[in-house]
Amino acid sequence: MMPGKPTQRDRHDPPAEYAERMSGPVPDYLHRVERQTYLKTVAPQMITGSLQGRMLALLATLQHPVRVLELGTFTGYGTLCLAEGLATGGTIDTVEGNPEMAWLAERHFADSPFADSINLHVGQISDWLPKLTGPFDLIYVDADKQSYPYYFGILVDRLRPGGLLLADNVLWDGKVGSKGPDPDAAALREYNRLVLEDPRLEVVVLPIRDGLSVARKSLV
Ligand SMILES: C[S@@+](CC[C@H](N)C(=O)[O-])C[C@H]1O[C@@H](n2cnc3c(N)ncnc32)[C@H](O)[C@@H]1O
Repeated sequence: MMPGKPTQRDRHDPPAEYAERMSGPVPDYLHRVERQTYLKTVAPQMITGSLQGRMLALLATLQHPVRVLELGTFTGYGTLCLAEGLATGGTIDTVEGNPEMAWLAERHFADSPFADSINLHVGQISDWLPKLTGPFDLIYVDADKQSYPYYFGILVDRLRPGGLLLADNVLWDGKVGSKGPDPDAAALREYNRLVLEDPRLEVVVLPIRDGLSVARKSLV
């Protein structure tokens, strides 16, 4: 996402704001992550944020994963939401290409109860993916949008049967529905098609924030 790009979350949206206020509780350390992200980064709107964060935490709690993979850590908000649902001894591998964001995320993890459960890998996702072979119980994709179809081809095989594949921004400000020239929208449209047409997956696209795709891999 380009810095400064207005998102669903930046707009005045009373139902979404009400839904956010009525969802919780949000742990104190996440309020601190959000505040630090708005104080210290140039594109704070990239943060997962509280409504979607509560959704991630709830999905993770229901899934109770032992191994989680996140692509795109940013300042660690989503990572910490997913960590709430980890099974005892479970771990999260998360990949961030911007060292300054990784530095912030490390501090946010240290300020949470989950520092020992999170492995932060700094570098390009394409360099780390060969080393993160899984299998994973839950995967959250929240990185460069044009690579989503490529990530899908790799990640679906690394998801264990019954595992969840989550992807953020799949509505791309409503642009996925029209066949315009936006290359990010085109890639996200292709990602949504791949997920829907894969016989191993069942999927629902939730229209919260910029669109959250929730897909489950079948058990057989
Ligand atoms: C939308 S933000 C992630 C938000 C985060 N998941 C959260 O919960 O707040 C996307 C992040 O992915 C990182 N990123 C994008 N493409 C990447 C790539 N190819 N390799 C590594 N990191 C990447 C960016 O630096 C950015 O911090």
